[in-house]
Amino acid sequence: MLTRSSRSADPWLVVEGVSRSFVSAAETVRAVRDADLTAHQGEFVCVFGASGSGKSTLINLIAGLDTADAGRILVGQADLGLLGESRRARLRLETIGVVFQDHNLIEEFTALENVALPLEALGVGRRAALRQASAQLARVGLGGLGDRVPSRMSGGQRQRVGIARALVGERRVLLADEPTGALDSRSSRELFELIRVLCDQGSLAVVCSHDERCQELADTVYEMVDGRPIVRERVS
Ligand SMILES: Nc1ncnc2c1ncn2[C@@H]1O[C@H](COP(=O)(O)OP(=O)(O)OP(=O)(O)O)[C@@H](O)[C@H]1O
Repeated sequence: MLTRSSRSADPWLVVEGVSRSFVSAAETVRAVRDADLTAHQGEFVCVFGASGSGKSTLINLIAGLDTADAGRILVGQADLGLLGESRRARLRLETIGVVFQDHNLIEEFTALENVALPLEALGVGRRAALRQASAQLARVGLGGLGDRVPSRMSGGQRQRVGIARALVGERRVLLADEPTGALDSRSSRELFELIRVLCDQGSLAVVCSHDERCQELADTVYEMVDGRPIVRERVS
């Protein structure tokens, strides 16, 4: 387990001078402008900011779901700007997991099958994938619920399945865009506490949220202001 003081010196995530504009006939929206952000293994980063300030765009860029117009994004050894779409998709299976407000689980699959999916997509055999998925579900506190389909779980439990699916395998980076937007305050608090524990165990999380609990538990808090993340708080 990593302690906050024993983190490696080299950042695992580097966002450097990144910009992304959306151009239409009517207007150009500079959603992210000259953004800098770094985070280390084991770090919990919370990003808050006004609606439209660019939080989701930034998360999509770090996830490789969108590409920057300028600047660099490094995740581990990978420079996202140098990767094509299929290699970025592979990076999401191997290194980066993403969770959105809507859990995006497959309703016909059990929790266990949902969590095993990324491993099977990587070519891991079904039995081994289910075994790893089971361990991951236990890690997020859902050890006994692997056989349930999402419709028979609470909102908080579904988001935990989403987090288990995002981190299964060797993935170290968790990106979450308003993961508690559909949850009550108690489930929200428990979800942020889970993310804190996962970071203490070595994951790196970047979480966009307005929830104060996210800011309280994070190591570093950024406010997104007109497309730029500004550091508001950092635990040394
Ligand atoms: N695909 C797109 N095409 C055009 N404009 C976009 C697109 N995606 C985002 N934008 C614009 O970019 C700006 C930033 O949007 P973004 O969704 O990143 O903000 P946000 O901080 O996540 O907002 P919210 O908290 O409301 O989700 C907004 O003005 C938005 O309208």
